[in-house]
Amino acid sequence: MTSQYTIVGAGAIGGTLAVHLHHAGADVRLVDADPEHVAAVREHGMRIQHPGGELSARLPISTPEEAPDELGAVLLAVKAQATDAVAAWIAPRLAADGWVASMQNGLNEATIAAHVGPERTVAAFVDLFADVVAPGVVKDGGIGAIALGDFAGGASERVERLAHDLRHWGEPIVTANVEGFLWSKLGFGAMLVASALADADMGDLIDRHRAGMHALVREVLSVAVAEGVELEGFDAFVPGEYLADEARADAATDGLVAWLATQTKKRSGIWRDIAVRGRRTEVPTQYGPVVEAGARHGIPTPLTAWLVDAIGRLETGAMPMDEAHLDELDRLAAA
Ligand SMILES: NC(=O)C1=CN([C@@H]2O[C@H](COP(=O)(O)OP(=O)(O)OC[C@H]3O[C@@H](n4cnc5c(N)ncnc54)[C@H](OP(=O)(O)O)[C@@H]3O)[C@@H](O)[C@H]2O)C=CC1
Ligand SMILES: CC(C)(CO)C(=O)C(=O)O
Repeated sequence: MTSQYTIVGAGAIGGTLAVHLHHAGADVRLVDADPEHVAAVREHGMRIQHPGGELSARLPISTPEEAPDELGAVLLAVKAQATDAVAAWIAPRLAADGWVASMQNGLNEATIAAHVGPERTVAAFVDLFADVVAPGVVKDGGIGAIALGDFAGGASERVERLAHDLRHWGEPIVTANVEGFLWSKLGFGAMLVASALADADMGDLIDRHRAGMHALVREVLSVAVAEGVELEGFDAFVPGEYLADEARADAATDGLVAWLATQTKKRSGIWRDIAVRGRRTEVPTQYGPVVEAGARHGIPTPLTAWLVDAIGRLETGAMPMDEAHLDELDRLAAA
């Protein structure tokens, strides 16, 4: 039987997954809110630019207003701050045997489950490196890991099937501990968010501002451990090393920076939202809950709270991007 997926949010991640699922033989439909992007995909198909060439797929796409009344398997790939509203939109359209997978950064699964039920929620971790560079065109800026599992625990047949359907992309990890990957990505992601404070390569900034970067990772991962999460390593990120001593964190960062240098995507999605798209970011939605969980466990997260605030000031134009903000982060970490 042919698998059928509706991808809601057909941008960098949704577009990339859509093209690979299509090339593995799945029936893929897209829903996206950006009318220019929708028009371009209708005209030229969804295109992915690789260093080695282009991969494309002609796929049916609609705006949310034109979307089908009933949805089956949904892959959700909108920015985290849109999750609540989009999950509320999906819920009444979701078939009885339908389900929703969060192909996002952050802890979106509980928000989705509140609308569609935990048993219809699939958890996923994605470490792809992609950007929408023009309407209908995604640049694939490098490869990382994907992990999949059920939000309610374990890995059901639908999860195994999704992993199989992603074989044109690569080999996803199927696990009962997606949460461990998502929290580790929040730790790694805190450095990526901090790199958006300046207009320079993510890897170079992480390398030059290790004191502040390591302290941020430690805050986030300490909260994860207090939450009872078993952290998972992925790609070149080894979470446990940041909770050990500074020498081990340094060695871990050497490896991470070397790996980031192999990726052609040099700026984070957060940088892109601010510098290119001029829009609000998902940082408060992703890191607000980390600060709240830290407060519940008595774990101070002053640098994470500072970072959320600093990104907010960049978003409103109250301050410009400048590497001096990362010098300040280093000073705060040392204080
Ligand atoms: N890009 C990357 O390399 C990575 C991204 N991620 C995560 O994946 C998630 C998606 O990010 P990314 O793909 O980069 O984001 P993009 O902005 O590229 O794509 C999201 C798309 O969703 C659309 N959208 C917004 N609201 C709706 C709606 N109500 N219904 C349908 N579509 C909607 C957006 O339209 P509009 O622009 O008009 O709002 C946009 O086209 C994020 O959580 C991100 O952190 C994770 C790993 C890597
Ligand atoms: C850097 C990257 C691509 C890592 O997955 C990311 O999560 C982002 O763009 O913010």
